[in-house]
Order: sequence, then C-alpha cells, then structure tokens
Amino acid sequence: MNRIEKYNYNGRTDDEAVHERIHQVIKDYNGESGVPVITGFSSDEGVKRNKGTVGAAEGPFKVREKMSSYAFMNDLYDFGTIIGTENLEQSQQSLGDAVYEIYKNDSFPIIIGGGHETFYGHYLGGRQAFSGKIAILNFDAHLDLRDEIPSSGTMFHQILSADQEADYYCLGLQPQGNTKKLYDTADKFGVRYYTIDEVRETDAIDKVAEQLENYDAVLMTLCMDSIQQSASPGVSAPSPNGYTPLEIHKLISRFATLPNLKSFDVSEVSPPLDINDQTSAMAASIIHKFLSVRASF
Ligand SMILES: N=CN[C@@H](CCC(=O)O)C(=O)O
Repeated sequence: MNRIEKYNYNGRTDDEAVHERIHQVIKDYNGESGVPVITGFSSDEGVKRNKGTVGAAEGPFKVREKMSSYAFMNDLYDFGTIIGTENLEQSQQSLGDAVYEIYKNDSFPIIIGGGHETFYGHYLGGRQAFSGKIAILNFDAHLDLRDEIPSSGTMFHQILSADQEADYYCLGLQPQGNTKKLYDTADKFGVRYYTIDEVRETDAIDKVAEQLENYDAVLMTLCMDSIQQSASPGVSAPSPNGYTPLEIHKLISRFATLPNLKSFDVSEVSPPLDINDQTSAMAASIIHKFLSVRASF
C-alpha cells in the first residue's frame, strides 16, 4: 500500500462566521455517502516510462492550492493523495483501492493526477465496484493505446485487451499526435474516436451522449494536453490547437450531468512546466465547474 498524504487547504477568509470557500468547507473523508471526494494521485512514473517530460507528480498539490479559495458552499471531502513510486503497478492498485472505498460508500471520486497513468488506477477501482458494461469517456489529444510496458501511453490498451465489457470513447484527438499504428489499434478494439475537428464540426458529442446512456457505469477522464497550449502549457505533450477553455468547460458540463457517471479524473497537470500556474488554474476551474453543474453525487 502506498503512502497517503493529507492536504492542508488554505486561502482567503472574508468572514470567519460564513463558510463559503473551498478551504472553509472541505473535510477529511471518513466514509460519508453521497458526496464528492477529491483524491490525489502523485505520479510521474507513467510519463517517465513514456519518455515524456516529468512533473505531473506535483499536480495534485498545485491544483488543490488553486481550488482552495474558490467560492463554494456545498459538501466536499478530501481523501488525501496516494504517493506514487517507481512501482507504478502497485501505485495504480493503491489508487484503485482508494477509489473503490469511495464507490463502496456510494460517493463520487474526483481524482487529480498525476500523469495520465492515473486513469488505470481509476479504472481498477471502477471495475472492482461495477460489474456489467463500463464506458470510458476520455477527453484527450492522444489515444494512449500503445502496447508496451504500462505507462501514461498504454492505459486503454491494458484495459481493452483484458476487459470485454469495457468500451472506449476518445474525444479531441490531435492528428499529429497519433500514428497510424495507434489508429489501427483503435479500430481493432472498436474504439469510438473523434478528432478535435470532428468534435467541433459534426454531431459527435450528441451521438456519444446518446450511446453513453446504455452503460452500467461511465468513468470520465480528462487529459489536460487536450486543451490548447496557450491555456494549458504545463503538460508533457502540449496541443497548439486543442480545446479552448470555453469548449472544455461546455463539454465537461454536458457530461457531468450523465446519471450513470460514477467518477471523474483530471490528469497531466505538470506544475514545473507551467507558466504562471495557468494549467493548474485551468484544471481547478474545470473541477469547480463540474462540482457546480452536477447537483447530486
Ligand atoms: N494522454 C497522455 N498521453 C501521453 C502521451 C501519449 C503519447 O506519447 O502517445 C503523455 O502525455 O504521457
């Protein structure tokens, strides 16, 4: 079991008597039901193995720092952060165990990565909690379907090659970031994938939203490299023509209200690569938007 570190939220307090910012309302998670639970996964190992630029291990702390003073008045809990090691497989299992504990109590994990290898741990918890058909909804510049040792570029290959009951939807692909081999792999597994242009210019989103209704559980994941580089520069593999902040806020809001959505992770924020904390702030604003739009957990 990996070490779990608690986060100490701090921020502006306007009036001691009124609890209206995240750092004032957030509590340690102790098994409560029907609540959103922030959970960190501090890991660089997946990006390192994928030959990317490391730094995402600092994401869970920096994104919480940005969220701390955001106006917020509803229930919110924090599980702590799983501290990843070079033993990525064990770290992902520890994240899966944490996520499973939250699901078991009928609560809703909101996970802050870590490299996108975060999603494999997220999935392990989801698969343990939910039998039947699972949909993975990934907003990403990359398919992450490499058939190699586990990294931040392999999670969906790992899942689809072992789980017949999991379907993969990928929205926002950057053509320059995915080779023919990755597209062939996607076709082999029947992945429903859409480039950024298809998301913008077709009815892909409506179609996907309709198809997602047919699953027992939907697990949603956002790779911050799917957002345009000028708004999300602090990632290992930036996208000059990724989602605009408005586009990604709209998309996350749209899918946040799916009744069968069980959890959400935001991955790949790398504070050492960031400019003026823009990427951490963007991730924090997306989580805040998600919390505001999804009325019940
Ligand atoms: N979604 C994240 N993907 C990987 C890059 C994928 C690739 O190199 O194909 C990452 O940043 O580590």
